[in-house]
Amino acid sequence: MTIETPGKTPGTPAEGEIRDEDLQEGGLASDLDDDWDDDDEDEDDGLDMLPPPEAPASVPVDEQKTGFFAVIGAPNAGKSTLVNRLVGSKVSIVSPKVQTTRSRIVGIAMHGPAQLVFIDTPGIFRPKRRLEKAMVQAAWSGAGDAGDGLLMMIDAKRGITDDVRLIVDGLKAEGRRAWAVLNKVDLLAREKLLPLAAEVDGLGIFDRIFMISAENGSGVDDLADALAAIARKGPWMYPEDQASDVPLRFLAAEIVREKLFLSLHEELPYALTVETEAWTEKPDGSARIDQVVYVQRESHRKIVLGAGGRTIKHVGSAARTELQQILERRVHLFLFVKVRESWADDPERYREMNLDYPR
Ligand SMILES: Nc1nc2c(ncn2[C@@H]2O[C@H](COP(=O)(O)OP(=O)(O)OP(=O)(O)O)[C@@H](O)[C@H]2O)c(=O)[nH]1
Repeated sequence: MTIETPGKTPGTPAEGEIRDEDLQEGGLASDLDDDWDDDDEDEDDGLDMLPPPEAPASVPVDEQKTGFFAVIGAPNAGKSTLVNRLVGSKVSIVSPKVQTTRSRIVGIAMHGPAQLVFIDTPGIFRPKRRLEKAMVQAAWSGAGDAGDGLLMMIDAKRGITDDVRLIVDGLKAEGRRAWAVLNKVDLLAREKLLPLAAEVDGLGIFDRIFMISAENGSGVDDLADALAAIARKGPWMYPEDQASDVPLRFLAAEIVREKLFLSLHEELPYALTVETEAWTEKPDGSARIDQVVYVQRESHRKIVLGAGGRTIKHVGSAARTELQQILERRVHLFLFVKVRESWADDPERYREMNLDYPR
């Protein structure tokens, strides 16, 4: 077992439907162009994938390497933060709340001649509700697909929690080994790191232990170097112009969900889902994105809208700004909030979330 320390000190319109712009004065609808109904619109787009932050250097096929790794861990360990940092752009949403990631998401990082493919997974815990079961199932299935290695992230501040033990027991039962990635070392006094690493080593399934801060990047390059070193010789598995396996229309819904997670409290973020219903390419190069936020109760809908539509307006505006940065063009975002009491028991919603429906 090797312990790797970071180089640096870790230092309505009607019937229950409301469009957010209807709640705004001169809101999003007003920045639509006059040619809104132009026939040239492409009405079924958003299926493209996110491009990488920069074009990878071209590498002859016989020098290319590929590694397929899954990132697993308890909720909130920092898995998505790490995958985003490795990829160099946001492929997976992040929030301070647990269980933000709901399905497995592939992030593709280029590291010299190596294409490192990461499967970001939902946090693993003891699920109770159907959606939770689907998420945990997706996480274990992602772990099963890690052809070249498994990274288990552990929040160094929290240490070895019940969820960490649950995952370790699950891996042991399958006879699997992993690399441990102790994250958030920026939050921990240096003298506590080595005892924690020894404790993690004592769990008996880790070949290497890394200490990183996914947030500030410390130790992440060393981890990427180590992964690139064990990547297999062979042609890259994804096109060079792709940073993720999720279509942009899915990413767009995720970004709205992230803003809802950041704006809403307690249980409400867990009681909603967001879907992109339509994606229209405008002749002027902008995109119109229509999304539905499904909530379970009328009282939830009121909270999501906020007084005078303030909450949904804030969410829409933050999401639109980020989408414009990602897409590098103007975005018109239309959010509808609908009550669907039983969306969490509807197989169609699971398909949209890219999750298998647990029976
Ligand atoms: N201080 C600090 N915070 C971090 C670090 N990495 C992640 N975080 C924060 O931890 C929280 C959870 O991060 P995520 O990346 O969403 O964690 P996750 O493991 O994907 O969470 P789930 O979706 O619950 O599975 C966010 O508020 C991050 O900003 C880190 O290295 N240091």
